[in-house]
Amino acid sequence: AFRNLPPGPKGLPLVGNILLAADNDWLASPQRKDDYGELMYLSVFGKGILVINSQRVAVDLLEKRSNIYSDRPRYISFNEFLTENLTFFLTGYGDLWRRFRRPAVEGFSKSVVPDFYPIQNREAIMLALALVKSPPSAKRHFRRHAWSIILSINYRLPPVESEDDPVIIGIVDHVERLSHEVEPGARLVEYFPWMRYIPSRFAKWKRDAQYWFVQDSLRYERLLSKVVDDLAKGIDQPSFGATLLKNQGKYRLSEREQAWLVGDMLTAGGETTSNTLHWWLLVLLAHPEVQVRAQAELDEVVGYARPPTFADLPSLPYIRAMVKEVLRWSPTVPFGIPHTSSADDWYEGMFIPKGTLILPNMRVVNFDTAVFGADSARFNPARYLDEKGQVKVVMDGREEGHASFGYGRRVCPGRFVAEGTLGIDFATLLWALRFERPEGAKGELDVNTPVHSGLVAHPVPFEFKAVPRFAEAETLLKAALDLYE
Ligand code: HEM
Repeated sequence: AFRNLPPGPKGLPLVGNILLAADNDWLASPQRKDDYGELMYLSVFGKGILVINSQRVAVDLLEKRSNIYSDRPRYISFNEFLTENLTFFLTGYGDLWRRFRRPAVEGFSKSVVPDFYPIQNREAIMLALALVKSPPSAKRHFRRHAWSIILSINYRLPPVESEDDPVIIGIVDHVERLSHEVEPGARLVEYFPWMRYIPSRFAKWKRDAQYWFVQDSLRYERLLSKVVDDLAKGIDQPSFGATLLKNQGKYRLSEREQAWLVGDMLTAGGETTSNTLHWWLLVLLAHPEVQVRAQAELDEVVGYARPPTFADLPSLPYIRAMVKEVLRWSPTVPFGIPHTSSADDWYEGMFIPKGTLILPNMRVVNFDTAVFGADSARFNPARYLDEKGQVKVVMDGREEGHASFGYGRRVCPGRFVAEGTLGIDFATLLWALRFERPEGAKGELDVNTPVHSGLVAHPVPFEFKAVPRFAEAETLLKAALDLYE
């Protein structure tokens, strides 16, 4: 039969980027949907890439046909040697993924995440105190904060004091190794698969990958052994590690698989969260009216006698709407984590070959004017509120109201914990502090230039100032922090 591929550009501006090798900003422009429609097909180095430009098609393929759209791209050096398939978010669709997925979903479900509120609440207060003291490096504060939260959630470790903590450095190195390994052109073996059989003493890439697999396994095994020791001593505080260890019979994971799964939830949950916070601060500075409205809500609901807690969030609809709006608006994970099709498929007369890399174009879907209106590119939390000021469902059948957590069987299992962190952070930071641009800051704030690195995109660095909103704010934060010591 005639194979009618979806439309797409012929020559492409090629830039070496993780997994896709095409210019990210060009791909993420709303113009692409006007040019090519809801499905856009590119061929890069002989590899087919389908970019999905609408919620309708993303749901049709990645959710309604999830049996053949839930795989991930496979790499020889990455999957076989560097990680032995143990990186949950990049592992193929099969038995191991299923054994990882169930505990991840259950361990971070809506009903379990309240166990982690005390950790998130304490960390929100620590973040507010840190931002008053040394504002210039927001990124460092956000990163320390996000890693510290997920380390406590996974292992019940005490808060890490600095972004330069050796545990964080080890994890960040690991994340960088992962993204480097899957960069197009990084490993010749991807183009000449027979090279996988070269003995490692003749192949440095293989030797290195095997070496790091052992090191990374040891790191995550060591971290989890702390929870093993705690449980042996009768210390049983809720953590993802403890959930796994206490349900070994149910989850059927080997010790090494357990250690990697907890490590994977760590690597998936750190930079995504801290980067979203960084975009939030930037867009907040660009929209002073949003800050004023959030603070009016906080003053009315929480008052000035104590910082907010999770118990306040149900009465803070504007803050909760802001969580949705930041996730919708921010370009943190602009193409999600790629899916791969595991069988030939036809969709509305178009052919999608087996093995096609599938990228949901998050910014295009999240800025769809048919769903979000003509002002879809504007940061405006109020779009998620109804006439009574309550949070409303904006996107059909999708409670979170945006595409940023991905789709189908691969949808982000960390989404409830991520929403909790963002909610309590926004409430606590805006209760205590007013964020401003410093006097004499030059030029316009640049909210439109994501700096891509691996699967995530960062804002260009910017300056800000955090000013306590009232005299007792700091004292009250410190007093509240003592409750968690
Ligand atoms: C703002 C924060 C976050 C954003 C924007 C985000 C976004 C995403 C996206 C787009 C995907 C891909 C879904 C797909 O393939 O369709 C994903 C997957 C995943 N996320 Fe998140 N995430 C966030 C926070 C977290 C946190 C805090 C954790 C861990 C606690 C986490 C763990 C994971 C894991 C393990 C996967 C892979 C699931 C699989 O392959 O089956 N994420 N996330």
